[in-house]
Amino acid sequence: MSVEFEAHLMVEEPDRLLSRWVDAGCGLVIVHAEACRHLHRTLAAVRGLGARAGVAVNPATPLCAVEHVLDLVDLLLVMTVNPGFGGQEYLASMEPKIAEARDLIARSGRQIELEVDGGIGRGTIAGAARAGATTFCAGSALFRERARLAEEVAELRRLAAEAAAEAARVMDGTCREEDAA
Ligand SMILES: O=C(CO)[C@@H](O)[C@H](O)COP(=O)(O)O
Repeated sequence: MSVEFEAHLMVEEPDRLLSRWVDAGCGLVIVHAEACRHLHRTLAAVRGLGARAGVAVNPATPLCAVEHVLDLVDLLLVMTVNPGFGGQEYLASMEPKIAEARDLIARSGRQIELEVDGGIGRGTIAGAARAGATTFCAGSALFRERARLAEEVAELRRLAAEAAAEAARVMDGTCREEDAA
């Protein structure tokens, strides 16, 4: 089995660091829309280094900040906390934005993963998955008890898959929204 390493660069002007992370073996490098002077150039630089490019948006950043660079994006990350540190509370108020990101991706017709990061755990992953997230970054929920890491990963995957299936049933009309949650 091979696992892709992803680097999420929560830094200002990440351009000077890109090659270091790609050389270190990261197949996907994520930069922040707010932190790049020329986001288009930075995403092109990531791809030029041979990696996949991701872009993250902080809670206060609207999706219009990335809609004109989607042709250079392999992954869109909607932050569900403000960057800074682990253990913060999941912002459920971001779920409409996750759904909006899902629509934006569908309208683009491109293969773009939709990730969420911040406060993801047993109590929150279903809401993010139902809104349309397909990739989940979890810190505290997984590392609180390292001995149970595999079990927790399996449970989070199960909850996300169940919520996504429910959302799909609502979409195709075989389940009512009020019965799904
Ligand atoms: O780096 C950040 C936020 O600054 C996130 O990646 C968190 O570290 C994720 O941790 P939890 O919110 O899951 O504890």
